[in-house]
Amino acid sequence: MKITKLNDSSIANILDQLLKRSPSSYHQFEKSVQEIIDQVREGGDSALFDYTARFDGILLDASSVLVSQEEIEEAYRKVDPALLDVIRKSIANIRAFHEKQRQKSWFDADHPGVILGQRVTALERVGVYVPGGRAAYPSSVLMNVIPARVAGVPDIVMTTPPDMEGKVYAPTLVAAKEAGVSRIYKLGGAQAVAALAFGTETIPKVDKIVGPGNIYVALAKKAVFGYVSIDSIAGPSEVMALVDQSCNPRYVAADLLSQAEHDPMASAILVTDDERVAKEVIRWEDYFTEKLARREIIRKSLEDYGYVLLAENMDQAIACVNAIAPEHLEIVTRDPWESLTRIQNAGAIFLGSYSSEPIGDYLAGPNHVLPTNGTARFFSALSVDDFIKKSSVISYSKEALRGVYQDVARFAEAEGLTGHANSVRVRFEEDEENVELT
Ligand SMILES: NC(=O)c1ccc[n+]([C@@H]2O[C@H](COP(=O)([O-])OP(=O)(O)OC[C@H]3O[C@@H](n4cnc5c(N)ncnc54)[C@H](O)[C@@H]3O)[C@@H](O)[C@H]2O)c1
Ligand SMILES: N[C@H](CO)Cc1c[nH]c[nH+]1
Ligand SMILES: [Zn+2]
Repeated sequence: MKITKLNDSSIANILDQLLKRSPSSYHQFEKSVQEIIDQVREGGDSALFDYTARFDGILLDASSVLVSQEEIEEAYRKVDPALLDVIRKSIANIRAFHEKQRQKSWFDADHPGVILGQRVTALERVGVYVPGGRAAYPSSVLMNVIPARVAGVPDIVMTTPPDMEGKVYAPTLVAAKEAGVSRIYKLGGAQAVAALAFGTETIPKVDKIVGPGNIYVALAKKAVFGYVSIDSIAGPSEVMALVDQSCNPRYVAADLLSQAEHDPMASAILVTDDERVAKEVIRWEDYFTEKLARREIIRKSLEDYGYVLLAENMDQAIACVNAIAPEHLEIVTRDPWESLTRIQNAGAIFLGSYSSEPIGDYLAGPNHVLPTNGTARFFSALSVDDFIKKSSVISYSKEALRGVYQDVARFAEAEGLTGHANSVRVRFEEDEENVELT
């Protein structure tokens, strides 16, 4: 790693480089993904099981596609009881945090004869996609399922690709069961997304599909958006550390590597106004990398998407954070709460030396499904809001409508919509056939 001096052109170069990782840049896969979706939409189970045989090497049918009670019990036997305890602690924290996001319906009667309101209802059925193998993070199962449960979604189905023996990673099954998933199907890739979006003889159609996956999954979610809702398209993980002289470079380096290990395209960026800190962070990054299991992934991630940026001052460093809008931001400055007031764009913000990023990934309670690729400028963390919808409620009495119907009619006529005008007039004015409708 080398130190890059911060200026407008270095920020522009970094933004360009980071954007190369967006799933939207992978047009070459769009055609094959669309073909899978069309086939599953038309052919139902038969196409779905054909694709599963082709891409996952497993022959399934309408009964074996569903994870059985025996498989769940086997998973509980395999999972270390200490891990089960942690999963339960994590669930309690995630639930408590998301309970605070719950929205209530409201009704107001501010004007005589008029009641206006907003009714909040949960989606009826949600599909959670969980990537296969070691990419299946049981923690992400919790982060996707618990907000849906808190919102009141009655039916949460999950799909995840089977391994070569037709099994699902035991901690994933246990996390799903503990979080309250209704059914788990052994399906992956674009075919799983298509089945959730359109339904098949066996797989129920859902209202929304959430959860990360590879490029086929991401593009399939994009393609079915509109038929169903989706969460955001997750890109590779990102962390940025905004630090000054007061930080401990050893901690900061460890935190940066914690996200670099996710993916060769993950990004880990340091920005500081202190050259000594920059050099020390690089030294500790090199030291830790060699000790970590995923050092190959880390090296690649740091080589392509890792930066150590030296700013002229903290104002410039903060402007850089806001331009990059990272998924995770750690602030380790003399007064992190003051620095926080100047941050406009970041998915999740970790303050001070002891709020290391993985506490947010696993245990603190806030959601770790966060906007990536600069989308923190306009997107938020996954939340209870993703699993509800709001219906407006309007109730007018006869007298209340009488007071305003001519205004409505005038507005409608200005738009050339005489049917709209007639709809309010008919209640108060007699028409040619002299029919009184009230
Ligand atoms: N952002 C996050 O929070 C997060 C978390 C976990 C994993 N991930 C991402 O999830 C991904 C996991 O990838 P994965 O592949 O291990 O699991 P996956 O479940 O996303 O994809 C596996 C499926 O891809 C399909 N597939 C494979 N090759 C194909 C081909 N040639 N044509 C069509 N379909 C094909 C298969 O159907 C298979 O079931 C990684 O990209 C990882 O970065 C992201
Ligand atoms: N940091 C990831 C989201 O960017 C989430 C995760 C899951 N497990 C560990 N980390
Ligand atoms: Zn992580």
